[in-house]
Amino acid sequence: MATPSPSRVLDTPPTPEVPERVAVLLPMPFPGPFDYKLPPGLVLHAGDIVTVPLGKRQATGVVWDTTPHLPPDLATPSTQSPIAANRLRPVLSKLDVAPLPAELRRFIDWVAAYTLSPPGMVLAMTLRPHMQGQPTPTMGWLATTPLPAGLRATPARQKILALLADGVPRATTELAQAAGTSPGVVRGLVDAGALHAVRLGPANPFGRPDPAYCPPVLEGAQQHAAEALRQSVRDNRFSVTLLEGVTGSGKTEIYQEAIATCLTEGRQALVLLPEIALSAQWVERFARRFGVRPAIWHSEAGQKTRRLTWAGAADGSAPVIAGARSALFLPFHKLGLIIVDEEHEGVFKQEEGVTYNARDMAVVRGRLAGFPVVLASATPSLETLANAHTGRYHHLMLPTRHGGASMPETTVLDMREAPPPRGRFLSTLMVDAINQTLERGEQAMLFLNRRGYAPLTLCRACGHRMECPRCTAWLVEHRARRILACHHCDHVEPLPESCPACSAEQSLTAIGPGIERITEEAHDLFPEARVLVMSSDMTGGAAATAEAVNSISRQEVDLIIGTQMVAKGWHFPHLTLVGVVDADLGLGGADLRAGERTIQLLHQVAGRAGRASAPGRVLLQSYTPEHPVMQALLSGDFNTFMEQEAAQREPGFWPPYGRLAALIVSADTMAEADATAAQLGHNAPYGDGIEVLGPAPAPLALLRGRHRRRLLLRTRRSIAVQPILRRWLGMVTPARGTRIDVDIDPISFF
Ligand SMILES: Nc1ncnc2c1ncn2[C@@H]1O[C@H](COP(=O)(O)OP(=O)(O)OP(=O)(O)O)[C@@H](O)[C@H]1O
Ligand SMILES: [Zn+2]
Repeated sequence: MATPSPSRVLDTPPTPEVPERVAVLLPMPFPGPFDYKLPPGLVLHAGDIVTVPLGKRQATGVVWDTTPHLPPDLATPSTQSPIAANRLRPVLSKLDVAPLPAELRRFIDWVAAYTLSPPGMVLAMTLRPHMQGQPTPTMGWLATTPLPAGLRATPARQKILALLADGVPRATTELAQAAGTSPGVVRGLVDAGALHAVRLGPANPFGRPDPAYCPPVLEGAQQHAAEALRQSVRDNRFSVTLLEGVTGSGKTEIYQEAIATCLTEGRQALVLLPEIALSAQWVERFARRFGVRPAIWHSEAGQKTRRLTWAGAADGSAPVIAGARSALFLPFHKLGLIIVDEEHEGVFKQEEGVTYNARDMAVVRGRLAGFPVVLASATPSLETLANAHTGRYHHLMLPTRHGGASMPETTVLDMREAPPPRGRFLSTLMVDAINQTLERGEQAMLFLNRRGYAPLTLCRACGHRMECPRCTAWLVEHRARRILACHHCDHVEPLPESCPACSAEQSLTAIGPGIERITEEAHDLFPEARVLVMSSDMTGGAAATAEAVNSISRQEVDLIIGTQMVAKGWHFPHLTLVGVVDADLGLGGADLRAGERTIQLLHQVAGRAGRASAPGRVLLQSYTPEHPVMQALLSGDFNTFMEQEAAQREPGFWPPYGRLAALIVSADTMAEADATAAQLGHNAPYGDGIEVLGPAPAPLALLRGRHRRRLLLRTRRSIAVQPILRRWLGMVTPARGTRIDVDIDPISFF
């Protein structure tokens, strides 16, 4: 628990002038830190974690820097007048944990200013895992020898002293629990001078990865790339390297070499993975290379694991952490490298709360702290490619697959010419190819990025569509569960017997396929095949996924059917055929990145085929075979496609050639949403290189019962959007219950 601790356990140098007042940032949505009084006897430094009074409560916060180090565009002049010294309330105590390093505090300030979020909400991403449950004490007690003369030796006290006879220091709660006494007994012994405090050694649940455990033998281009990355780690300064390589070229293998060097140099490494819950294969590969598994950070991990990993990051006992985007806010003791694997992935963008892109913020963290960042992908984002072309990022290429494996041969099946039989979704050519593959004893995969049985349920009598009452969205049938579900909110209803609009019986029809329906068709067509379905709504979470992946590797499965989950970096040596059920899905809509995202996803899925000795095939079912995306997937010429995309975006200053920020107004009624949106419209900023699009109804004009309007601010690259937005938002007062959410660099336009 919180106890004031003596200053000798501090390991940061004292700040020059010890102020009477200290700024404390609380993990809450306030505009900035609050001032507190420094009580006598307490020595505090920036970064210390403390408890303070807040109203009638107590809160945990961090002693903050009075002047954030921000570039002028991001700095906000403070409008708060300082609270009078005689009204300051004192800091209550300092916690026995390592302080947050300066580098991390600066990063938190930067992310807050860039995303226009309250700094406390960014701090919360760092602090929250630490504050859940009991804090892990880093201070413990040993018995004093000799014991003070005249010590009153009650039976409870004797039990505690007996426990400590082995010379192993223990924390208060642990001692009290083991002795079956109250913590008060321990404190009594401390007050009597029978126990003295010592710093607890890092309890190390994480093995030490061995850089020399099992290094790979690298081939030509791999060798060059690995050496370039090793050098950037040895240089130990800020740099960004794009590691681009076709699927199966050994990108993972190469960046592991950078991690090895980072470990040799005595620094920690962080790997951001798009789907950490599904990373079983990645972890095993790491273990084969380094002898132990890395620490893992993701939301599915239990509270205890999260607390241990947090502590392992903070004291350095976790040398490598692999995690989801939020791992970026861990308080690393000595971070020396960040790898962002599959850097093009949209999941690195957090869309709720603090809307940040972990890939971009990884680069910021590297820049602020001065270490290299590696972005790996087979299909880099246009943003990253543009940075590579201007020379801001180094660019390493792995042009071929490892070990002589060839890239899969791709065919586009024109569904207009050879449509599937009525009521089916797989064309005859696809069915034949799957049969041939299974006959050879190889595995096939069908990909459709849509969960459930059917995306639309329609009444044949009156044309009524089953829609979500709270969202602008159709309800998706999940046949096995006999329900209709909204994929945007948690609305679920039973599948009705008759049409709710016209009461016609037996008139509701499922339109279009989801993977459940494709699975039904597959069971019909390939009755002998052992089918495995993989999707994010699979029950059992990460453990079930790991088991599914193992069963594929052991060849206990013939046909895999899945959503985008199957597209991720899996390596299945026996998989030789990948069939994409609907390659056009995702190209509709007005999304700026629809083409880019579709090609990235399909290239990724296609990359699962033929990764070992047997050659792979990819079949894409499409109604628009002439579309540039299909053509690029056919030719494998990803570069030309991206150049065309760039040429389309550049003249209009669309990202990455300009900057975008979205404002989303949401309210309980349409009138309220419109009123605030109109106010924003009237006060819209203008000027050379500044443009505002909207207000307009958002594509999801209704989401979870909230009415939504959007405005988009677009500026030239040389113009920062933050000062413009701050001024603009300052001119508008939304009605109670109306919210304006800011999304800097939006990547989805829902
Ligand atoms: N030099 C090497 N020696 C031994 N095996 C290698 C080597 N390079 C790559 N491999 C193997 O080839 C396979 C593909 O490599 P890897 O997964 O690193 O490629 P990748 O580029 O990360 O693929 P993807 O983009 O599809 O995830 C893996 O099984 C890997 O272990
Ligand atoms: Zn809904």
